Amino acid sequence: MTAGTPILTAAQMRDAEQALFDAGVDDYGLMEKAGAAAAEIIWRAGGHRDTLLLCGPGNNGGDGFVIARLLRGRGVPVRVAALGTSGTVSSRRALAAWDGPVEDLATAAPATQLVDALFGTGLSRGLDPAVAARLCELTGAASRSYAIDLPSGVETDSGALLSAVPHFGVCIALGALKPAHLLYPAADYVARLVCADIGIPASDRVHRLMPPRLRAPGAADHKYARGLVAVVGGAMTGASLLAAQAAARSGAGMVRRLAADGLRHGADAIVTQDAGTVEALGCSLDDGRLASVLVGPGLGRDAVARARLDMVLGCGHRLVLDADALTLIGIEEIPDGAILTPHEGEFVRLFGDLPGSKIDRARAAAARSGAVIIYKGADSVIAAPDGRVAVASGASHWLSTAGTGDVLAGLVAGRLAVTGDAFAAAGEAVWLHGDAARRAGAAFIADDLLATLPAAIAARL
Ligand SMILES: NC(=O)C1=CN([C@@H]2O[C@H](COP(=O)(O)OP(=O)(O)OC[C@H]3O[C@@H](n4cnc5c(N)ncnc54)[C@H](OP(=O)(O)O)[C@@H]3O)[C@@H](O)[C@H]2O)[C@@H](O)CC1
Ligand SMILES: Nc1ncnc2c1ncn2[C@@H]1O[C@H](COP(=O)(O)OP(=O)(O)O)[C@@H](O)[C@H]1O
Ligand SMILES: [K+]
Repeated sequence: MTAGTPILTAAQMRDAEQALFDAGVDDYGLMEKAGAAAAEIIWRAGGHRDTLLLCGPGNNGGDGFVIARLLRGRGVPVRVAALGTSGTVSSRRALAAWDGPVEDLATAAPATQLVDALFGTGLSRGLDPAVAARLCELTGAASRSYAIDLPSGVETDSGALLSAVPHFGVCIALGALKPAHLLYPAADYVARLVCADIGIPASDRVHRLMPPRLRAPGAADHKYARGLVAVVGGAMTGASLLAAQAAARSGAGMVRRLAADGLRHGADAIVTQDAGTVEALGCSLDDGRLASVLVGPGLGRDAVARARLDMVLGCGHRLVLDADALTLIGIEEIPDGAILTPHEGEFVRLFGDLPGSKIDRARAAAARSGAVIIYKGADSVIAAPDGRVAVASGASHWLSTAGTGDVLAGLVAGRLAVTGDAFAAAGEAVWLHGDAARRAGAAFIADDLLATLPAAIAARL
């Protein structure tokens, strides 16, 4: 998987900055660089519009004073309103270099553009309610709004809201993304996210999910070379049908539905094998050409379902476990190299109430189970047992409809059959699923994603 923009926690960001200072980078120079990058973005988008900067007591406020000075130097009518007293060496220097007046936040009048430089990664608690109300009021009154590094009031590492937060047009992340840029609820408060490069080295293994690069079939390819997928059916036909059809449109060469219902419907290209008994299922799985097996969608949760799951767990193929399989299975039973696709409820049932952010929880679950975890939701976190994490955010909220998880599971199994690399396959599937949803527009049903998947794949070749 191509690594996307790095995501650093507040502590990792401080360590990365400290490493730069230890290497001789000037503390205030870094703030000037951050402020200049942000000022450039605001200037390019907004030109000479009158602008109000809100500056807090720490280095986020220091960035604000730099931005104010640089915009004013370009002829922008800028006003500054401060909260508290600048308390860091760099922020005091930035304030000293600002040669305009400083207004009181409580009484400052609104402007066409609002820049929030109150708090960034140093926020330790919610804003005072009166301050949060002022921030919301001034941001709401502006036609353009920018959050510097983070919207003031969001917790950097978890994406929780610590106080009332207004909706911002743009958030300018400094040096790296932070978890709150992609995790909900905080991610909902920013319409557009820009990451300004200020020379922070990308040292960690947590990244934003990038668009994948996919390979088109070549002259030497045939259906088995491109990957044979088995989708295990169960009590509910629709779920395994959706999954099988998604797998068939994932780029894999061939899909078999190992049906418990004996029904042969769905796309004609999908081979339905009658695997109603556990023995018949075993025979179907006894095929060395199978590159991946999906079990869970529509499986059921009774003794028959458990017996079918046991047969799959013993088959030795690369597995994707979804839905009912995640409810039936225990952590110790999860085979190494599997991919699990839990939503919130399934995750908590299987792994318990783990501490930390969604990223921390996904990472711990992957390490504990030896599997790649796709922890689904409006933000989907993909974690590998070796610590790699990719975070996808911003997918269409219309995906919150029945059956879209089955489509994702089929896609995951398909991409696993194509690539053989669980972490890459998971990322590819989540990306394609999100793009297919974007192309499907509004009020779609899960079946509609099947029609938009080929275009989503074509866009990544
Ligand atoms: N390091 C660097 O050189 C660079 C850093 N950069 C920038 O610095 C930002 C991080 O700066 P920072 O660490 O100074 O934290 P920041 O977010 O400004 O706030 C901390 C201050 O607020 C206070 N405080 C906290 N919560 C509060 C509340 N609810 N209500 C009231 N007060 C509250 C807290 O005091 P406390 O009471 O917690 O002791 C402290 O005084 C980062 O996001 C980026 O923008 C870039 O310029 C690149 C170079
Ligand atoms: N509000 C949302 N915004 C974006 N994506 C969502 C949202 N809610 C769910 N999704 C995505 O839709 C899919 C739903 O999967 P799941 O909960 O298993 O549904 P089902 O079991 O009905 O198929 C997942 O890929 C999830 O990430
Ligand atoms: K801010």
